[in-house]
Amino acid sequence: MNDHKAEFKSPLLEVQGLRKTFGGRGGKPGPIVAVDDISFSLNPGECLAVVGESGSGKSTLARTLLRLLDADSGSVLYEGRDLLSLPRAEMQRQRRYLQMVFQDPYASLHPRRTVAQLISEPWEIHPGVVEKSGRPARIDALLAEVNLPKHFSSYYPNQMSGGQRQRVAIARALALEPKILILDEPVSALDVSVQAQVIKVLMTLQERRDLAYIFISHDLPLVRLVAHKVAVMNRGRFVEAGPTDTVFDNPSDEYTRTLLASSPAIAEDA
Ligand SMILES: Nc1ncnc2c1ncn2[C@@H]1O[C@H](COP(=O)(O)OP(=O)(O)OP(=O)(O)O)[C@@H](O)[C@H]1O
Repeated sequence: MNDHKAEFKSPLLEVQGLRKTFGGRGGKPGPIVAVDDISFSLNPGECLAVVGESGSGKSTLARTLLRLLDADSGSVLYEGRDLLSLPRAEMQRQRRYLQMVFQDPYASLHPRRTVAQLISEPWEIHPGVVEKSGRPARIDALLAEVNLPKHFSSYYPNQMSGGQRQRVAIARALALEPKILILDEPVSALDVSVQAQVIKVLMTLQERRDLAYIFISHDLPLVRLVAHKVAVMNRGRFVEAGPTDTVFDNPSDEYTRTLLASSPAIAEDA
């Protein structure tokens, strides 16, 4: 993912002054500030990693971007339009372009649905994206994109390994032809031996489809491998953000230095 930095076009996503608190009453801000004045931009084909300790606000940021949680203030411009101020029906239409892949594919895939049903579900919610007659062929093509054979379409989640399930979750996220994938710890629930397969699929897809990723991860060596830019989150704020190599080689913030020092593989490399 690191090798096409020069090709970036105009920003796909521009986030400005995003803020989300919890514990407020009657629509007022609450005392728990989970996302505090976050701003960043994301280009097509770019991978932004968001790193930080548990509780720093990474998942809340992801959910607020997608309007799964209501922001207190700020804006999220997708191709220049503020998602936070769109009417609900229009937001629903735009959602197809911003999809999320969760940490645990077992929890995110309904156990009683076949792979074909799981991949087709988004087309029921967004009719017109893929005609009914074209769906079987599109399912095969999506499975091929995540390196799974066609016959997996009749499998149920419990007939697959964790890595295969996560690849199905990725195929499903791609069904609506999104421009941005928010990947919330996409491989941390998987055995180390299969993590690399899933990462390879994600890197190939990014290149082929010019996808933008927001990659939430605790795994700093992996972040260094896949991300163009890194944002370091602490107590709801981006305390440091910049090109991956700059942040890793010359961290300017004390919190970033502590985080890097606690990652053994990176400390040894340094
Ligand atoms: N629904 C909620 N109600 C109240 N507080 C919440 C809620 N969701 C999150 N928080 C708080 O917001 C802060 C950020 O939490 P969040 O889950 O976004 O962090 P995170 O960085 O994603 O953590 P992790 O890596 O463990 O997933 C924490 O202090 C958390 O307790």
